[in-house]
Amino acid sequence: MPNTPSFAAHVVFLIRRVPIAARLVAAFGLVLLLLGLMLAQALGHTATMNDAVHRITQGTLNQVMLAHRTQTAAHVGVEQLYSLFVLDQRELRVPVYAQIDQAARDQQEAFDALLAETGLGRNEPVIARVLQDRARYVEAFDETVSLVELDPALARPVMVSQTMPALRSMLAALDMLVAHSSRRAGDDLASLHDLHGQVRARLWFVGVLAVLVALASAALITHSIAKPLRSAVTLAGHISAGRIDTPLPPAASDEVGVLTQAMDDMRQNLARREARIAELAYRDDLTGLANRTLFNDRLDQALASARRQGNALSVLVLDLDRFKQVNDVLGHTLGDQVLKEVGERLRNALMRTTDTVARLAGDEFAVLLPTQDHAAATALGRRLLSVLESPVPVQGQRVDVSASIGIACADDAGLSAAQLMARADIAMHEAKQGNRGLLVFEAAMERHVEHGLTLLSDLRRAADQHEFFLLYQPKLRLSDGHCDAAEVLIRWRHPQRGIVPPDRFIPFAEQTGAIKAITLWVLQHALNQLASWQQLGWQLSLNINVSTRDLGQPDFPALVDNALRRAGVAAASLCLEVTESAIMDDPAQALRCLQALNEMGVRLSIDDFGTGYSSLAYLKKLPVQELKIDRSFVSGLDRDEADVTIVRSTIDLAHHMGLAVVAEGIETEAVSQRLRSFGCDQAQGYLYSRPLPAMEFIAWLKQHRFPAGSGIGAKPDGRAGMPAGPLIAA
Ligand SMILES: Nc1nc2c(ncn2[C@@H]2O[C@@H]3COP(=O)(O)O[C@H]4[C@@H](O)[C@H](n5cnc6c(=O)[nH]c(N)nc65)O[C@@H]4COP(=O)(O)O[C@H]3[C@H]2O)c(=O)[nH]1
Repeated sequence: MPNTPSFAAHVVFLIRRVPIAARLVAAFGLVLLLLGLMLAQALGHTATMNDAVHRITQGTLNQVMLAHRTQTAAHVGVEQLYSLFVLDQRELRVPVYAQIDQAARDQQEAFDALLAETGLGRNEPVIARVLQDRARYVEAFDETVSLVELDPALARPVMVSQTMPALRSMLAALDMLVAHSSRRAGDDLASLHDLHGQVRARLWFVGVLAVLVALASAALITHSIAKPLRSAVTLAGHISAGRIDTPLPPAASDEVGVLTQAMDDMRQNLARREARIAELAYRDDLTGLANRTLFNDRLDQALASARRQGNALSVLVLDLDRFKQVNDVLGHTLGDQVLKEVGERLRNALMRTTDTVARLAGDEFAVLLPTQDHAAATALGRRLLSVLESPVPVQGQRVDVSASIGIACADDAGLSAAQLMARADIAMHEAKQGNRGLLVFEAAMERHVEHGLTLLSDLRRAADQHEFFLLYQPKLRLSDGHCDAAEVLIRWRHPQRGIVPPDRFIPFAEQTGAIKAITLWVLQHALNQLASWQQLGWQLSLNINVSTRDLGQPDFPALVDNALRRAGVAAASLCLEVTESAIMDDPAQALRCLQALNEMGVRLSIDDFGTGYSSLAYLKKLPVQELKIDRSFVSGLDRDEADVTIVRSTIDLAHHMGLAVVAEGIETEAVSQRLRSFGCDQAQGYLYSRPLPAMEFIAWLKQHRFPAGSGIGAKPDGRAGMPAGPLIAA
């Protein structure tokens, strides 16, 4: 059955096309019109009834009075006529004739008025009878009057036999006329009563009609207003509850319709704004890719669906290599263009529309493959690496970009989105550190990181808890064994793990950025220690290790300067050891930093030389004064000719460049001898001393002879501070 709208619904639909104000005016107008009509009818009818009743009663009364006057005049005339019989002298009768004439005129006048009052024609039987009887009476009366003058004896019988019967007949006819008129008045009143009934029925009809119209109007108007109002309230409820995507059915053109339409416009505006906000909230402004929020959202959904359907799911985390340098060299604007181009290439490299590529932050991107395993993810990862192989053209320059990718697959059903991302992140960092390009997560990587995470939180509180302490390893002049310097080496007294060597936490601190705080702590404590030694007359200098992260801080020279000032130590008493790799990580920034430190007067040393990829030719450009040959070359000097060659040529070249050479890790006298024979300037190693706590270091110093003129010959208190004998045979 087709759903045809009912008549009422049709009426309501039509009514709703009319404005509410017009509807109300029309309804009230109609009801008022009906009530007015009713009132006018009632008033008109009352007036008509009044007139009619008044006319009928007045007419009837007049007729009775006029009939009575006619009759009275007739009686008066008859009485005068009788008086003529008793007056025998003519002179006495003359005035009576005048009175008889007067009575006759009165009678005629009243009679004419009576006839006029009845309104009946002369042919009406009752009128004809009255006229006829009166004519007979007038004739008999006149004849009697005439006979009285001629012969009273003849007049009497006429009087008795004609005049008096005619009088009675006329009086009776007049009574009949009055009775007739009374009946007519009764009839008129009866018809008036009928009319009144009809009018009353009409008034009832109009009254009931008015009430019905009022009720119908009220019902229709209420319905036509209440229903759309309810829709408007529902719509407002939807809007306030945030359900703004349901379109409104067509609204009427009345005021509520206009209100509802305005609310629907508001809903649409809100929906548009919400979509825009979602766009802003879920899109990365720079690349137009999904941002971290949207990526996480999709990852949550994909994980839930993967759990339900048991399918595979993979995420790739991609981080550009050395992007910081691109930014530093080209500036942020061009750096942004590179990121845009990278985003575009990644987007184009995706094969499926269900895959999502996002920029998580800076130069970090991620790809979600909601239905693919690690084999597909690895294939995609390789494709991503290959699309980044061709240089990115930026304003006439060609920028080489490369990336490291970590892949994690949700093969473990209980894995959360955060855990999955952390796995991909770990794999990416492993790939980056090992320069591997792309790695799929393995459990072994996580164990390493878990250890690292607890270590990180422990590291953060280590300085506050006074868990760090410093050791000092003497640096000796190889030619005469003189010691006027030491390397500062940190140790961590962990409450559970015991003494943690720096190899176990410094690389991690460098990765996490915690190294900056550690370096500052070392600088402050070591320089304070140095200051107190110098105040005691020990003219020493200290070597302190700094890392890549330290050099990456533009304000690092200022921090060093601040530490020197606070401790009251001359910059020349400080030598900062920087590894090759720390310099090569960001050569431009490292150079800026080293130059600033050099200008301050701080000495600089290249640590672990030989383990990195830098050449002496490159190091020549750096403002360094010292080069430390890594112990891996030094320790083999007594047995490995290759090491001998390397160390010897390094010493020669370094000297050629004006650098002092320090050999570290000397454990045997043979090695010491060889180094001395190669002309190495300084030495450091267990052969002379292990790294020592401050007190023991001073004690060690006191036990060893200082050559004359070193400034340490006499302690400020005047006591001799010389060690028992020379450490190194000259
Ligand atoms: N086998 C052997 N080893 C010897 C010998 N002589 C010295 N060593 C060790 O060699 C390392 C020399 O320090 P490094 O090369 O700068 O290498 C340092 C340095 O890179 C880093 N480090 C230590 N303290 C700090 C610090 O305060 N800040 C920073 N950034 N790094 C530090 O940790 C590394 C390891 O430090 P340590 O464990 O103290 O290890 C020290 C020292 O104890 C020897 O004859 N034989």
